[in-house]
Amino acid sequence: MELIKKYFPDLTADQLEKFAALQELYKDWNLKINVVSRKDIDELYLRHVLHSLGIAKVQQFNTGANILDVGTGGGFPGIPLAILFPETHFRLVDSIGKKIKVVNEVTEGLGLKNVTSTNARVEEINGHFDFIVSRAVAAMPTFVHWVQGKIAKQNKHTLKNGILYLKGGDLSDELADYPKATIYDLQDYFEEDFFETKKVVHLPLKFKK
Ligand SMILES: C[S@@+](CC[C@H](N)C(=O)[O-])C[C@H]1O[C@@H](n2cnc3c(N)ncnc32)[C@H](O)[C@@H]1O
Repeated sequence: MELIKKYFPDLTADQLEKFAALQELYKDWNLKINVVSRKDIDELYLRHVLHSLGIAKVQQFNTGANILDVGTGGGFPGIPLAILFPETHFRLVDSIGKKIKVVNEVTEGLGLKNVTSTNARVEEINGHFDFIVSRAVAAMPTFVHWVQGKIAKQNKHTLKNGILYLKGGDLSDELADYPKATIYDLQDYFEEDFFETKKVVHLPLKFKK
């Protein structure tokens, strides 16, 4: 929790309360439905919460923006981002029903009003979103194929609509077909060297109907 305060010093009392509540909620739910690996649950703030918030160091989400979190699992990166941006709407999608159950329980436990969830494959989701966020779901070409028709036209809420994907490893092959991709390194924002998945890939996509 101290890590969150260190890198996000302007949180309100309500946001601090919600971030603090995550520990117990995930500890309890993870015993029933495994959404975070056992070794990671003790490092929830480092490996999951702060990691998810790395996206916010690259891109701020404005009031009224609409974000889709694809393959959210137990709610990452969507839930930490939803606490940080309470005026932005987040739709969290996963193809596994019991993971969405955890998302719903945590969201309800926190009293988060800006999150909805859907148990479906992302290919079945209709609608357009200002940004699509994700972590550890699929290789970029597959991912782009799934979501490219779901990016909203640029509007007053957003200037750089597209995908924001937390990724690790050597990305050169995966991103060879995407010359407009920008790769941000989380180590430029956080001094701890703790992430296996160190990069945020921003891929601007044109509105497609
Ligand atoms: C490795 S987990 C990552 C979960 C979460 N994003 C995280 O970083 O903790 C990948 C998740 O993507 C989901 N998934 C894979 N393909 C999907 C698809 N086409 N549509 C929706 N969810 C999908 C899986 O069910 C799984 O929960």
